[in-house]
Amino acid sequence: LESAYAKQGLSYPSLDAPFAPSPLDTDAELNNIARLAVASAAQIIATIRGPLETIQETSTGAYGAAALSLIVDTHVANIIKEAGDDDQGVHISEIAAKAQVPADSLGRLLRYLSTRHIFREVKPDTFANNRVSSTLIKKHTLDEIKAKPTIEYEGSTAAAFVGHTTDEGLQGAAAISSWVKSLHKNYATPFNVGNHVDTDIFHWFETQEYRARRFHIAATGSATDRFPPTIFTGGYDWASLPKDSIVVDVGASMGSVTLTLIKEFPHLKYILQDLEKVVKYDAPKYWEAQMPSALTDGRVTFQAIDFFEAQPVKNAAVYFMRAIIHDWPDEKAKQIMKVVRDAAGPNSKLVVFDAIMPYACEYTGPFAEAVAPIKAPYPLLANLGLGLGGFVTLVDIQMLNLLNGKERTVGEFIELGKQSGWKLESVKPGMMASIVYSAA
Ligand SMILES: C[S@@+](CC[C@H](N)C(=O)[O-])C[C@H]1O[C@@H](n2cnc3c(N)ncnc32)[C@H](O)[C@@H]1O
Repeated sequence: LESAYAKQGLSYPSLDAPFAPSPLDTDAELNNIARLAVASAAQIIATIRGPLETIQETSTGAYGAAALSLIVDTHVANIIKEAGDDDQGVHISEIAAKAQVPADSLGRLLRYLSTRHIFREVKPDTFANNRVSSTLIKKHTLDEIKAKPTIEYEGSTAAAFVGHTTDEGLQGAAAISSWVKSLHKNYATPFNVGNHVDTDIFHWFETQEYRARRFHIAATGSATDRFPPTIFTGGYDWASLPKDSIVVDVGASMGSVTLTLIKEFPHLKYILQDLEKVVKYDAPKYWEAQMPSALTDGRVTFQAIDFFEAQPVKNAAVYFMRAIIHDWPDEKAKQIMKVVRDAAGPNSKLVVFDAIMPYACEYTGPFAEAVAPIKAPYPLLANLGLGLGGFVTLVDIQMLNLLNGKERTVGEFIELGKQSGWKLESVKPGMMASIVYSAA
C-alpha cells in the first residue's frame, strides 16, 4: 500500500491526521489489498485475545453506538475542528462547555472511542480529531447550523448514518432478540417494536421530517461516497442503449445513482420514482443543486409511485433499483419485481444493485466468483471476515431490524427472479453487485 502511494508521490494517510480524500481511496486493487490486511488483523485479534474479552467487547457494542450518538448530536467533531484541530487537541472542559453536556461523561465516552481509534487523546483529558473521527465533522459550521437547523446533515454522510443507526436503528436493535423469540408474530419488525411504530419505516418517515431528511442524506451519500462510480456505470452496458432510451430509477430517493449515470451517459432519459413527498420536494431540490440542466432539458423527471401497487412506465429499456430489494422480505421483494415485470416489455432489463451475501465458509455453487470476489488465502475466512463480510453482514442485520429485509445469496436472487417472471442473466461482483435480469 505504501509503495502504491509513493508511486503517486503520496505517503500513506496517517491515522492521526484528519481524513483527506484521495483518488487512491477507490482503487480496486488497493482496496483488495487493504481488505486482506483488515481480515488478517481481525483474525489475529480473535486468535490471540482471550475469548472472554472478545465476547465482552462484542456484547457491549451498544456503548460504541451510544458514544457516537452523543458525539454527533452534540457536534463534538465540529467543536474540536473549530477550536483549532491540531496536535494540541482541545481540553474536555472546553468541548463539554460548547456541547452543553457534563464534562465527566463526555470525556469518558470520548476516551472509549479514542481507545478504539475514533478520536485521539493527545494529553490527559484533551482530545483531537483523527482520520476516523474527522469524517463526523459536519460540513456546515456550528453557527450556520444554529441559524438554520435544517442544514445540519447536508453533505455529511457519516454523521447522518450515525444519527439514523443510533436513533431509530438502536431502538430497534435492542428489540431484535425479543422480536425473533416472539417468532415475528406480533410486529412486522424489531424497528416497529423498539420505536412503537405500526407502519413501515418509509411511511413513518413521511411524518418525521428531521429523521427522513437525515435518512435520505445517509442513503444518498452511501451511494456516492462509499462506492466507486464504476459499480453503477460499469454495472450494465448503458452505452449500448439507443439515444433517449428510458431508464427508470425505482425507489430513487434523491437519485444519486442516476446522477452518477447521467454524467457518463447523457444520451438516456431518466425517470426517478419514489414516494410522493420524496419526489415532490427533496429530490427536485437535490437536482436543482447538483445538475439543474437535467431538469430543464427533461432528461430527468420525477414520478410518485407505490412500487408494490403499479409501475406506470411501460416497456422501459432498463428498470434499476439500488438498495431496494434488500429492504424487504421475500414476499414483498417478489411483489416489487413482479409489478415491474408486468410493465416491462420483452427486451426490458431489470438491474438490481445490492450486495451478495458472502458465506463465511467456502462456496462452490453458481456465480461463485461473485460470491467471493477476492480469493481468501488460508487461514482467512472465505468472506474475509471484517475485511469484506463485515460490511455486508452489518447491512443485513440493519435490514432485518428496520424492515425484516435481508442481503441475499445468489441462489436467493435466482429464486426471486424465477418467482416474479425474471431470468437472472449476469452478476457483476463487487462491494455492491450488479444483478442483471431479462424477461423470462
Ligand atoms: C434504502 S432507500 C434507497 C434509495 C436509492 N435507491 C439509493 O440508492 O440511494 C429506499 C427507498 O425506497 C423508497 N420507498 C419505500 N417504500 C416505497 C414504496 N412503497 N414505493 C416507492 N418507493 C418506496 C424510500 O422512500 C427510499 O427512498
